[in-house]
Amino acid sequence: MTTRTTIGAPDAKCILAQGLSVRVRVPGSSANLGPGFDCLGLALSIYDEVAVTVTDGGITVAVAGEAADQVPLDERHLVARAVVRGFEAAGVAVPGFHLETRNAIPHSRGLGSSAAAVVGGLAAASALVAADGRRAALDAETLVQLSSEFEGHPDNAAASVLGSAVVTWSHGHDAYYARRLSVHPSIVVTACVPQFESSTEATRGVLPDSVPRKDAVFNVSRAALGVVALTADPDCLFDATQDRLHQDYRAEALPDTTRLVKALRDAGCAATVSGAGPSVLVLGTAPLGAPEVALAAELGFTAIPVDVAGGVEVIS
Ligand SMILES: Nc1ncnc2c1ncn2[C@@H]1O[C@H](COP(=O)(O)OP(=O)(O)OP(=O)(O)O)[C@@H](O)[C@H]1O
Ligand SMILES: N[C@@H](CCO)C(=O)O
Repeated sequence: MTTRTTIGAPDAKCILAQGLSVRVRVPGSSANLGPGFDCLGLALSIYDEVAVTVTDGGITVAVAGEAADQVPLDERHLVARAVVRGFEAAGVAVPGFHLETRNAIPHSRGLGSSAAAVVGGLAAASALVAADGRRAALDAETLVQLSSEFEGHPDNAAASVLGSAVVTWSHGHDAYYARRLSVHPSIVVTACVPQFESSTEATRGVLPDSVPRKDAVFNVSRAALGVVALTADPDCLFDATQDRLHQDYRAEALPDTTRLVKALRDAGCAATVSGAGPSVLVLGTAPLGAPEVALAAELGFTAIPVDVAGGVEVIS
């Protein structure tokens, strides 16, 4: 007798039915916002879509859009791994599933593509559980926790889950928390995106284990001010986006990004490295001016106006 294997929670009593299908939309994000290394994030209106259908066996994957030819089309695919983790966490299993992703978030540009991929997979698994109705879907706290475990830091992941701006923190190395902020309606966001890539793992590797106390104090003040600037007083955005904790250490690995941040800040714009780079995020109360857009273009960056996005959502 052959034993049929399932995918998801071991020995699950709840097996989702073949044909059950969902589609979710998940935003990219910018982390750090200058001083808030690993603890501030902002969801951006650049979206990936993830569709999952329960099948009679195996994991199949189809990808369209960004980096479609650079990701594995099997169970190693990051979104597929997150779907499986979501089933495990919800205590369900499936005979198999087909995953389709439509990607608009560029990979390895500091716009939270990996976090969005993981949040999309977890949220799709959760939506299938909700559609089945026999087990509880994953709540937002659980989505933040599980997606941050994949990432190793919660700032991008929480922004993709909750939307808007987020403050995140952790206890030890493996318990992650987040709260959503209401972003001041006058804030305008521009992402300056280059063609070249940079790996987050690589640019985390260049950071020192300790920093001078005066730099720590500097960053604590700026990150706290960041919450004020984002929610209540956007006039403080320029000071609130200063950083001494990570950007200077990453400058050598990100020369053009560093040049653009400096040039924009010299022009009075609240520019920061987006996440671990190489994109640049600009926060303000007016769209980026033509001279600054031209400045970005000269260095090989495309300035894209973006909105502050809501969190991951089920669209069908
Ligand atoms: N939609 C996706 N599908 C499959 N794999 C993905 C997807 N998005 C990202 N990845 C994986 O994550 C890697 C990029 O992750 P990385 O953390 O270096 O950059 P990022 O998430 O785009 O930027 P940052 O974390 O600085 O905002 C890709 O090379 C790919 O392996
Ligand atoms: N806080 C993370 C974000 C990566 O997107 C870092 O700067 O490494």
